[in-house]
Amino acid sequence: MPEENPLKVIDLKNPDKQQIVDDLLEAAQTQGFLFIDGHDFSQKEIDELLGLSKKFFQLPTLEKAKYPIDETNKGYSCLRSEKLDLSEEAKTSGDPKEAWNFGDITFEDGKPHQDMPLLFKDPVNEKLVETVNKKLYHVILESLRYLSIGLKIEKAAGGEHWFANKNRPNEPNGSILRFLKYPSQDSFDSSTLIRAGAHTDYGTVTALFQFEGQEGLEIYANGWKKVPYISSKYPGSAPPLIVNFGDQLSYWTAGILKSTIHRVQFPESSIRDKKDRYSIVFFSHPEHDTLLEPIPSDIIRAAKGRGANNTADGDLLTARQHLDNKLNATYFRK
Ligand SMILES: O=C(O)CCC(=O)C(=O)O
Ligand SMILES: [Fe+2]
Repeated sequence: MPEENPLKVIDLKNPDKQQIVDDLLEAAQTQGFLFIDGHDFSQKEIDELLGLSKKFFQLPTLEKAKYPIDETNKGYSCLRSEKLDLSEEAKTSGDPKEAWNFGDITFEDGKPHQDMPLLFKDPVNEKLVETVNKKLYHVILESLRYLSIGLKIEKAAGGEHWFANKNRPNEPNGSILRFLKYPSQDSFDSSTLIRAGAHTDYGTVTALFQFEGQEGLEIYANGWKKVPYISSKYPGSAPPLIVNFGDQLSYWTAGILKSTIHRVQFPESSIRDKKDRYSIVFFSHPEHDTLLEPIPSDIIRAAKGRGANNTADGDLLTARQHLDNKLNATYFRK
């Protein structure tokens, strides 16, 4: 029996744009997660991207280790190097997964700017990554535009362009395209059941490709709920993107929009079949010096929840500062 789907599916091709606005705002205020269909990604393109990710992880360990993840979140992180769940009860070692992060991306051409293995410099692979980056940038800004209409952001402050103004394509930003591999384990061990510890995402919005037969994402919304794999209603199209809202949106909206806790836990079938799990994630972050200040809107002013985060001196945090704080904690840097 197919898994029940707890999330709304929003179709960007729906001609009723008001319905998109309403559905998006409702999902953002309740589960903080939704599916976005009607995007521009073909199944073929995403299959190729997954193929590229698998080729990367097959490179010799020593080759991957030449590009260790740096302080701006670009490069390779090996097994156990990142620990997403920072709670006291969580295990002390990092998560059993490895990852490659493309960063310092200019979105006009989709190019990441960093040291990388030859595999990623092959012109076909390079083009694929650039195309995907550009499409992700556009689909996220389109969704954020609908959200800004729903939030009634004041015209004088940018109105429906509020997010685009903070995500100019060629300005330095914290966005990352990430390939993830959660390797199968030879023995069943409860310490490796949770593959990515419970956490919220740090950026504005995250978009994720989860692959068929490789489920595992769970969200915390009145208990843990599994996010199933679903197909697109458009033939030939990649599956709907799983989209969730990050800490920045929660800070900007005094907590009205939810940065929902989630984790990855291997389903029984993957454990039994000793299958690796792959996923591809895009973390959208604005320009580095963007302040995490309340969004200018009466809806936000009326909210009573926790608002923008401050530094120890009481100054507003920038997007970059918030990202640095999180990376320092999750990569055991302090
Ligand atoms: O691999 C997944 O399905 C989710 C990963 C995730 O939540 C993250 O890297 O922030
Ligand atoms: Fe996440």
